[in-house]
Amino acid sequence: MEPILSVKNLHTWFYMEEGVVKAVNDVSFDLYEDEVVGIVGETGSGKSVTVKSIMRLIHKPGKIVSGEIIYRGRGKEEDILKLSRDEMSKIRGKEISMIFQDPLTSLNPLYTIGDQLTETIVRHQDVDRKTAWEIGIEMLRKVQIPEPEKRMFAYPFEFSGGMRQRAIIAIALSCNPKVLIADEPTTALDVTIQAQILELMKELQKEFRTGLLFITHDLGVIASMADRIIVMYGSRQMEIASAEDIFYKPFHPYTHMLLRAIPRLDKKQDKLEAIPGQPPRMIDVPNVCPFAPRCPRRLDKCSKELPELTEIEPGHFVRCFNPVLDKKESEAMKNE
Ligand SMILES: Nc1ncnc2c1ncn2[C@@H]1O[C@H](COP(=O)(O)OP(=O)(O)OP(=O)(O)O)[C@@H](O)[C@H]1O
Repeated sequence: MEPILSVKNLHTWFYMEEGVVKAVNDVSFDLYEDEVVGIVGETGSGKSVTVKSIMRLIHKPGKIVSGEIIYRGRGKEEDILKLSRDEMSKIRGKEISMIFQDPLTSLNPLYTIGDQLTETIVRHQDVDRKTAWEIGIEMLRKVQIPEPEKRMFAYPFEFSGGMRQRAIIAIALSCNPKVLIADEPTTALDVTIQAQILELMKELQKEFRTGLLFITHDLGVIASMADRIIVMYGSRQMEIASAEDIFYKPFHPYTHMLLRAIPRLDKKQDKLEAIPGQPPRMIDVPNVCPFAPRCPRRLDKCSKELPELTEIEPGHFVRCFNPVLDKKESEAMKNE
């Protein structure tokens, strides 16, 4: 089976007065129908710019410098980057939907939830407003909003944060998109609500058989959701593997560090381990390993050359000159 979405050698840069911010460099990955892919990394690693590029939401001074984004959901291969604005607006929200971190910015405060749901449905589906309203009620029911018939008349401010995020999910899924992109969808919510929303997203993703691209800075959040995980650092992909391999057989020293930053129940921790050092400034970055300045396993050449993303085991890629391949060493690093 072919992937529903293939990102190939994507480069997205911002042309600032101070220099060029190379936010995304040479990013490539596939997303299959019904698959959940997590993109994980610290702030500034290029996660949001990657998915905004897929949605063609990069504006000046930003530019998609090169690459291809192949979408196969409409019975043919289309390069999203080559589509006209008109064609793109048929894909955005219908074929590929996106949920942002802050539900307030994605909802219009002046319109009821019902109006916003029906607006999306009418825009993309061949139905009248009455039918769209009925579909809207069904969608609110699916995201487990109680008394959906009544809630259609509510304004966003009348909903709690968790309810707003449920409404956003309802809007995003109302046209049955083949790809759903979620950028830190639960970060603004408290922990219990976060867990409920994640559970809901997981159920709906299975029911709708949507390919889900899920962005987070917290590996723990996608532990139970992702089939595959992409670890990003300093605009580049550092490791790509099945979620199982990322958690149990991580090769990249940076992935090890991210894992140590997840709270653990089996280990007494006074405080969570912070990753030492600062994320790199992305202006005029040289072509060397971006993680080298913070890496405990750094070799001389790491600050001189950029390692290739290499497939070390089938489906398990790593960009590192000194990966943690030895099992004992790996265990020791985990328990440090
Ligand atoms: N509109 C913009 N103008 C200039 N630089 C930008 C712009 N948007 C993003 N960048 C830069 O691109 C780089 C990658 O940003 P991006 O938002 O993709 O990071 P991220 O991994 O999603 O982090 P976060 O979790 O904070 O959203 C950063 O260095 C950021 O400063």
